[in-house]
Amino acid sequence: MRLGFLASHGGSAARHLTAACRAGELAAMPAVLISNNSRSPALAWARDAGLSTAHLSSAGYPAPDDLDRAILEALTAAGADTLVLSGYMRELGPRVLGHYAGRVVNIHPSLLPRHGGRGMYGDRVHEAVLASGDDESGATVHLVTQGIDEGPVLAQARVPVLPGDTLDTLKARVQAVEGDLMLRAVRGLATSVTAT
Ligand SMILES: Nc1nc2c(c(=O)[nH]1)N[C@@H](CN(C=O)c1ccc(C(=O)N[C@@H](CCC(=O)O)C(=O)O)cc1)CN2
Ligand SMILES: NCC(=O)N[C@@H]1O[C@H](COP(=O)([O-])[O-])[C@@H](O)[C@H]1O
Repeated sequence: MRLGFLASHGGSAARHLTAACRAGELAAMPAVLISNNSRSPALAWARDAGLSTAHLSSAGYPAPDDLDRAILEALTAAGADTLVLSGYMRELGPRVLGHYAGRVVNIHPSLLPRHGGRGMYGDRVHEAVLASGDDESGATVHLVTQGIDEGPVLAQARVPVLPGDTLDTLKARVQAVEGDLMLRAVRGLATSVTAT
């Protein structure tokens, strides 16, 4: 299994999976990281980690179909067969989704279907959870389809929302479970590859 990562900021899931690959805990090879943000810490980390990288965004490709095609070319050129959205804040297009159908996973910092969809990303999600009065939150790994956060859920991890929680305390508690949740979900994909 060759992993392609898409990240807009830190790329924490990409880092966790790459460490697992290099520790022999995941039978996969991290191949490429693509970011829409030229200053993303994820790009700098991926370069230092020896992954091939690409900065591909609407700035360079204003037409969504051109950006979709450019992302697909970069992924296939790197030989990626499985995609991991690691805090990627843009909508993935039909060319990439068509080529990698059933092979694209995303992590979202809530218990989908609650607090998902367009406009729901990063801190906004935790703020919505706190405003809702929910007594639990968590993270969800799902297969990616065209509709934002609508794809089938592969795995979820639950955490309590505690009295007095702030954005930062809740975010830290959710992010603490994200890495291993993504690892568990990608391992499941790995076995489905070898089984076929
Ligand atoms: N085709 C799909 N693309 C993406 C999905 C998906 O399910 N299908 N998931 C998202 C990840 N995500 C939630 O997990 C998410 C990312 C971004 C947004 C959003 O509203 N973005 C804003 C732009 C924000 C920015 O540029 O900083 C927007 O599109 O207006 C919602 C949910 C990744 N792609
Ligand atoms: N809707 C997608 C979304 O909100 N993803 C969330 O953004 C953060 C990215 O952190 P990172 O940039 O440090 O990896 C992560 O918590 C991830 O769950």
